[in-house]
Amino acid sequence: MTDPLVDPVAGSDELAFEGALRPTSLAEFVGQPKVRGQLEVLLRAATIQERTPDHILLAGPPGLGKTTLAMIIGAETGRPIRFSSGPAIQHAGDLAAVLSALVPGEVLFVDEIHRMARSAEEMLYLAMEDFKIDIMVGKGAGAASIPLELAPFTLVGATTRSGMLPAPLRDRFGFTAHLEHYAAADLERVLSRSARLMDVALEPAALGELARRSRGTPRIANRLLRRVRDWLLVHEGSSDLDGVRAALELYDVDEAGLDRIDRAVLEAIAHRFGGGPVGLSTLAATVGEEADTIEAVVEPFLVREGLIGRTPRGRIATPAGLRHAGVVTQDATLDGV
Ligand SMILES: Nc1ncnc2c1ncn2[C@@H]1O[C@H](COP(=O)(O)OP(=O)(O)OP(=O)(O)O)[C@@H](O)[C@H]1O
Repeated sequence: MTDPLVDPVAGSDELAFEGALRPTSLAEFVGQPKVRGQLEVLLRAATIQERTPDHILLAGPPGLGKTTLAMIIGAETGRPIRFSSGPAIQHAGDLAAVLSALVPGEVLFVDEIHRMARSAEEMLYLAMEDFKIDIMVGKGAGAASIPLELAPFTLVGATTRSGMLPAPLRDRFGFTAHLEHYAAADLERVLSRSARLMDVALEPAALGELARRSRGTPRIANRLLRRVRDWLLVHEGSSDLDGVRAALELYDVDEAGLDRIDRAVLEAIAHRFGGGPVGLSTLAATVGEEADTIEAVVEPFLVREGLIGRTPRGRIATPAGLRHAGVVTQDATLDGV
């Protein structure tokens, strides 16, 4: 498992805490200006015409605010919201139960929608398009399909893997919001808001340092903030910037936001494999991690930071990656770094 401190996926004990920090309106939602602007128009137009907003797909890596935005969509349009998730919908019947219970205008949030069963997906196509479904009763020759009218609803699907959604499902969303990792300045605003809500006073330099090390992800920023709050409580009277640095050092998060596993991967490529290329399974065996974890969590971050690259022959360390791993490269010598 990856280090829970920089895992963009929420731990089960974290959800209640996260709830308290969630922005409840588009105006309060920090960053993602493009998506905010797009949603604002879409929701306002639906309100003006007094109709249910189009179905919306929220796509992007974990921890960037998909659940938060779904709740905001409900709040901004004054509609109730019902929560479900792809893994909970394993049969068409599971979906029929959810859909038939919807009240008119309700927002149905389906998290991890790419993990829904195929049989349910087909039922969802008709539900999204015509607000009706066909329920099959009986088996074999006696089987019959009974049409059922549904209340008009807005489906808000969230996915970290939009490429895994079948095209017919993707096409039935009126709008897809692509969430991007946050710039450090936006994360600083997220942190400043969270610090205020948690009653932790942090100076701007400390907020900036935390933002820089939070991997562009509000969930990680809020989690690191909690660790810093603890550190400051225990070490009463310390400066906040020292607190940020000491707490993150204690929890193994380095200057660039890399944790123990990120560094192990980078160092294996740089030192054990001479900068690469090296295949994913060899890399996983070398650092003693699941290949899936490396591919889903570690690699995207290291690639985004320009520390490693993917080539058809395997993963390589970039000059910046080699430098971070302490390998002196020729261009590092030339730059005098
Ligand atoms: N733009 C934002 N402004 C302020 N806080 C945010 C923002 N986006 C996310 N957060 C905070 O980050 C945490 C994680 O957000 P959220 O649960 O919405 O992410 P998610 O994309 O749905 O993640 P997952 O895909 O793992 O469910 C929440 O505590 C939320 O308050």
